[in-house]
Amino acid sequence: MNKHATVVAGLAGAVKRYGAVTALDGLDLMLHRGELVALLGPNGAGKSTTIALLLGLVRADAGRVELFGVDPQDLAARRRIGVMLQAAFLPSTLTVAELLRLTMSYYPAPRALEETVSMAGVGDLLGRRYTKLSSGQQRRVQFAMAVCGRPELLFLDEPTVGMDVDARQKLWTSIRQLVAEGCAVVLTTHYLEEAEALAQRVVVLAKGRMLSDGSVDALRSRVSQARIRCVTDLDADAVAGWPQVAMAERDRGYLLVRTDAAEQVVRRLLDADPALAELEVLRAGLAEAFSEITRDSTTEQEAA
Ligand SMILES: Nc1ncnc2c1ncn2[C@@H]1O[C@H](COP(=O)(O)OP(=O)(O)OP(=O)(O)O)[C@@H](O)[C@H]1O
Repeated sequence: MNKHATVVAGLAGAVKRYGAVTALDGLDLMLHRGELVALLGPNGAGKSTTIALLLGLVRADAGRVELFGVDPQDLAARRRIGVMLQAAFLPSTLTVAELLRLTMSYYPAPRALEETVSMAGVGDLLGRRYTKLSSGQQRRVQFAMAVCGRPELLFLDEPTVGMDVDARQKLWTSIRQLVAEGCAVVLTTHYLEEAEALAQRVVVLAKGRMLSDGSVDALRSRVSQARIRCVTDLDADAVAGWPQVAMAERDRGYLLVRTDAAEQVVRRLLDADPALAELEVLRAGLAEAFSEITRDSTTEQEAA
């Protein structure tokens, strides 16, 4: 599995069952240096199980799981990773600086404290007790703890939940910097714009299986429809009857049109109404692509 020099971790044919529930159903996934993989999928898709297997927290019932070419429970391999999970239970008496020093002592070649502090934006929090911080501030400290050991592989599980817009942007910048330095990152998020902003690769899981694996653009291109919005007096029902128009409806002052032939429809709209204004054509975003492919999978599985 680790023959490829850039592979840092992976699963091959990984199966994990909890009683009658198959949480992972033969998953193949390789993680590479300098690549951020966003792991997406509806609730219960198997994202946390995938991470738990890679962290050695649970064992696969079948298939292989490797971290730096060895068993994920290997201590030396674990010292090469950083982890930011959804819930962190930390000693309540420690200050942020104490927590960071303690975490750094676990790693063979930690980052300088100042560097970690600046990456996570926690300079003003060092003397505060972790438990007294707001949830967004706690997330920043958890990020600092995850990156202080100079990890080669970083797991970020919903990292920006509870953060304000500024804190989120700053964290994104630090994550991009880590990836540029060669760190591999696994990101799970329900904010699709976060995946869109950061990911080189998007893996979509549903019911323990991989539905799609590729770039954000590749995923987006699976949804061919564009959305057109404009101000016009044209009758929505009439437009809905035009060739290649999938849907046309009124939304307050706007006419909304969905089509897979945007250029053709825009031309006809402009011809039909010279007074047409505020024209906007939007490509499908990750959110549309995501809901379309996960909806397809549900329908297929229900039909089977
Ligand atoms: N410890 C456990 N015991 C029993 N079932 C479990 C356990 N952990 C996970 N499962 C089940 O395995 C399936 C996959 O769960 P998992 O937590 O991996 O999904 P997820 O994609 O992380 O979901 P979410 O977006 O809700 O966090 C679910 O059906 C879940 O109920």
